[in-house]
Amino acid sequence: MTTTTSRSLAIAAKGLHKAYGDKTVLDGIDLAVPGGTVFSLLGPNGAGKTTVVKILSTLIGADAGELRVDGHDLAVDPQAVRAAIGVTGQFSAVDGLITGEENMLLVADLHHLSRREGRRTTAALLDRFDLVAAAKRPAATYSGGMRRRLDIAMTLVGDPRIIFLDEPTTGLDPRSRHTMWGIIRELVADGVTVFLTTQYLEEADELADRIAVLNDGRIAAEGSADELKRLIPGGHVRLRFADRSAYRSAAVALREVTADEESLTLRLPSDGSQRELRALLDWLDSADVEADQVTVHTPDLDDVFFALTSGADKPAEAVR
Ligand SMILES: Nc1ncnc2c1ncn2[C@@H]1O[C@H](COP(=O)(O)OP(=O)(O)OP(=O)(O)O)[C@@H](O)[C@H]1O
Repeated sequence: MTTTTSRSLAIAAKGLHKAYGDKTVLDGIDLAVPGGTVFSLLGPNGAGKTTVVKILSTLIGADAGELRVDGHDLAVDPQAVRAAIGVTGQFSAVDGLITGEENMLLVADLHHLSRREGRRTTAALLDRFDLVAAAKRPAATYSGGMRRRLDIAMTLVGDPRIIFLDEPTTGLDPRSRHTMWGIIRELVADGVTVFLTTQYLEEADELADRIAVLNDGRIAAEGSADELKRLIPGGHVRLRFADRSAYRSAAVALREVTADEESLTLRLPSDGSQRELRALLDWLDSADVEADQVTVHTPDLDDVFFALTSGADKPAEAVR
């Protein structure tokens, strides 16, 4: 039963375990990624995201676990897995000394495409990734965004059905990041399965059908972005005062607030509903207390991330 299910998934892991020496990095994790979806693995630095990608893409072995990619058992048929996947890692496969086009042709050779087919695929992908004008220039002259696009174009030469993208937008400016998101969406629209690791929660929120948060060697939570947001307590209203005495009277009178004397700010748990806001504003009016600024904050993936990965670099206000 389990086997049938895991065979029909693009990626399935059960009890994945990996240690480096006596340091356990992955302590029995389970993953299930249906075909044609984007799955995002989130986690603080050093959580083991790259290790998961390396294991699932057959670059390193696991210590234990039942692992299937594209229906193939990694322990039995890693070659079949390699034929089905593409990997774009944090360390670019692009050779800076040769041109973008030559990089592509080299990969086409590695995939044993005929000369004609290699040229055709290269031309099509360079066009698709807006690299035609730069095709004859050494890749070392490319910007970070162009290099990343070339990297993905090279990954697509073998027409993989499953792609691992390890932090594909780290270091890119917002425009290049949005271009990359567009590329990922197009891939998924074509039926490709994308396994994405990222440190940008906004990226997972934008792209991923399902998100897993890796922490301390385990999956701390998994679900759609909305499901994860529902896991943590509701939002809050923040009141900022220009005046210290107004701040103090409000801090004394309002119960269940988090107070920050330095920035003259109070934070109250709130669902952000009109009813709650009206009650709060009415109270401020009746007490003749004037807040300089009122902001409503609904939970976002950042809150989820900080709540689940305690011990990571969390801002002071993230979790109480
Ligand atoms: N070859 C190795 N030998 C020993 N320890 C390793 C090795 N590779 C990774 N590690 C350790 O395993 C842990 C997980 O590393 P990994 O690169 O998978 O994390 P990550 O979640 O991808 O981090 P980042 O977001 O910083 O890229 C880290 O503590 C790392 O130092």
